[in-house]
Amino acid sequence: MGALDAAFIQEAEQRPDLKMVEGEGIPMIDLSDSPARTREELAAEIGDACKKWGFFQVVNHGVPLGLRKRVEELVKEFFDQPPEEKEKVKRDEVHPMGYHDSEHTKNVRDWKEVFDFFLQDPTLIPALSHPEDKSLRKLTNQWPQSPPQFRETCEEYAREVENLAFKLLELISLSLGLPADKFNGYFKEQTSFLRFNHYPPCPQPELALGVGRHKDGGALTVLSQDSVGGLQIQRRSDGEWISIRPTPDAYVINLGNAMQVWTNDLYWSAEHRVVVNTEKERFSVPFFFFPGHQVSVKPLDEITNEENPPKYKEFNWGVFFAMRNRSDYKKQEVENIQIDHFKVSE
Ligand SMILES: O=C(O)CCC(=O)C(=O)O
Ligand SMILES: [Fe+2]
Repeated sequence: MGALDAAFIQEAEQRPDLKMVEGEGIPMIDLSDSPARTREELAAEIGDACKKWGFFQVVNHGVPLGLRKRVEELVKEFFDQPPEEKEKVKRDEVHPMGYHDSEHTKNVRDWKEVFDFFLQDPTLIPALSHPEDKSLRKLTNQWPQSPPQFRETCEEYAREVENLAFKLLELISLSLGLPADKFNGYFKEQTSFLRFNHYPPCPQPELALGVGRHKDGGALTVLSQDSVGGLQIQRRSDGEWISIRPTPDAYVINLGNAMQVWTNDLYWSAEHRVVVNTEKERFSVPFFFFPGHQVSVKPLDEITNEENPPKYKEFNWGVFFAMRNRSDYKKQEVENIQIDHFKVSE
């Protein structure tokens, strides 16, 4: 990536405030088993964070640190390769997973390059080749030959992060007063994927963003970030942008659109963005925990009632996923699909 091309320039009101001060931090939650605290008490702590912020960090999460470090090294090695090497696994209309450097969020180009892979290979999603099309597409991963051990290490890491995601899902379910496994069935044919983000130094960070403001789509995201910093979230209480300070070995957890809909807005999917800088490259590794294509997403019957009627209409996860992903490819004239499109009018 060279000097700042016009495609990267954000509208004036979206540009980041690079001198932003650190606000009150998001909660830090210790997941270790402790005799001083019941599972329900831990769940309640998580529930409070989900309501107030939709974001928190976790420590003592069970993901082996050595494995995480090996992945970080391999990711750097992968992106350090010449473009020709990375482009051997470039994503296209047939293979939406793999390497790409031209993602758009809200139609402005992000200052980053990425590598994606599905947790389940193949993963099924609606084909949507025409409006009545009910057929499914089988999507497969693409793996580079180099660096060596890339695929094996990434797959091993993905399984560990998936375990953490299920642990959190169960705690969230308990926090809602529901059985721990209430949500588990939705992930039988999950469309989850892991992403490696590389944000190179940017000549004009005041004009661009590493990732433009957005909400993640699924149930929750488990994010590993390095020590550079740049992730900012919008505070639910007043809409202020807050920087998330990197904490060594912790994971940043945030809720996605599906969880906000299931809980009928009780829990929050916060908007967030990534600010870049002129000096340091940054790496991050989000795991997007997404339901199966067949899952129908709507406010849970256990949560809604006459006083709290459903705020969203039911929608099919696979169609939502396929439509959002399709619009990543090129600058589109229409706005990307959002959960707000399913809001029940008041
Ligand atoms: O790099 C980060 O810290 C966050 C990236 C992100 O929000 C995303 O990939 O959805
Ligand atoms: Fe995100």
